[in-house]
Amino acid sequence: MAGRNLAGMNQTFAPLAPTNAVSPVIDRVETILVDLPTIRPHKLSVATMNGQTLMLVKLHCSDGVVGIGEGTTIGGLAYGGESPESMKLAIDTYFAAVMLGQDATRIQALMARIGKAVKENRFAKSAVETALLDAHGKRLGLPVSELLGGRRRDRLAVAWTLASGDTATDIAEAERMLDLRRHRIFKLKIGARDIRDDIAHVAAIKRALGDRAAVRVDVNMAWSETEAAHGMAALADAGCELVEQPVAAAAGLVRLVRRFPTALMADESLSGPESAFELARVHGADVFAVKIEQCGGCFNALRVAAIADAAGIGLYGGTMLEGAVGSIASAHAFSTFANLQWGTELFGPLLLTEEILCEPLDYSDFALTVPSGPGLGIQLDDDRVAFFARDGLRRKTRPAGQGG
Ligand SMILES: O=C(O)C[C@H]1C=CC(=O)O1
Ligand SMILES: [Mn+2]
Repeated sequence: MAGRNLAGMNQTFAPLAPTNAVSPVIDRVETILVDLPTIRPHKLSVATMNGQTLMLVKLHCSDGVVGIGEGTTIGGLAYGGESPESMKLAIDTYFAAVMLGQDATRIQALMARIGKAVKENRFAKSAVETALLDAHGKRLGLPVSELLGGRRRDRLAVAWTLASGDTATDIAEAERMLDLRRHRIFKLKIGARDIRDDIAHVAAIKRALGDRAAVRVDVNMAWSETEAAHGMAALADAGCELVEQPVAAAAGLVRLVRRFPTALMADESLSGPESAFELARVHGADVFAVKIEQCGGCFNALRVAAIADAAGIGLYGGTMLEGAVGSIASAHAFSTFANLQWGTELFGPLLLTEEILCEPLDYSDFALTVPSGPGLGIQLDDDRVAFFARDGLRRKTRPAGQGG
């Protein structure tokens, strides 16, 4: 070994070669918008979705490894400040400029470098960080969960969202999911209609499903605090076990929490470790819905989970209705959580009509299997991605007169 003094005295060591002299670097950053239809209209208080756009990132590294990541939003700009198009623009223009030529193995250092050049843009950061993790996992032969500290579970309970907008349709859909043994936790999207209609809708679904399934609701901030106080009492009577983000303001959550025998979950109020810390400090929630995109990536999601654990707040693995790439990145992160008391809702790929993986994900026995191969452990079907890409073959082969 260079410079080693075998007598053990006056030891001097040659300086280590700088890592970037030997480490693979980022050669190319590629982004693709992929438009996929949903299996039915998905109705939230903020938007009705008939399709989902996946913003896929491919990081091409100098060692030949390609990492993939994904960003999605809900209803374009209806849910937050980023859209798939804005993510693509930010990555192509601003992220790429500070990533090209950088050491692809120093993920946290590179994310910090990006953080200096790019403020906000948490969803885009999550997509890029996912791609770095996927690449490095492939390089090392390790699943992303192991790069995040090590998985504690291989299977994650997965809730399904009933959001057709019609009670009978939702009940039939829930029955089908129970028969398939795919889901037995149902989240109902409410808040778009009159509160009495919403309560009747939830009560009818819980009555139909009884003890065979858990029923929860997501109001997506649509209620005033007075409506929420009335609504949460009525929902508790109806057998609903959890209410997600009934009002927008964190101060409102603080005044509502623990007043009713139904758990209160924060979603939109959480945008990473700082907001999680503040919400924990003011006792604003019983449960945190952790989403890797809202947090700005998997590492921040882990930090949010640690804050929840320290504060005695329960954890739930949330979704931004990602496709397979984002859902599996989330699954790797959630598999490492010390606590995951409320399961997950990583059903996004099942809401889409099209498969874009070579091997479909394993949803069975009410759970999703966290892949065990290197990186994310999934492989994109590049031909199908190219076909469904915004400027791809599907558009080019569509007969004249069929827009959209
Ligand atoms: O939680 C949200 O607000 C977003 C998302 C999760 C499930 C679903 O249907 O929408
Ligand atoms: Mn929500």
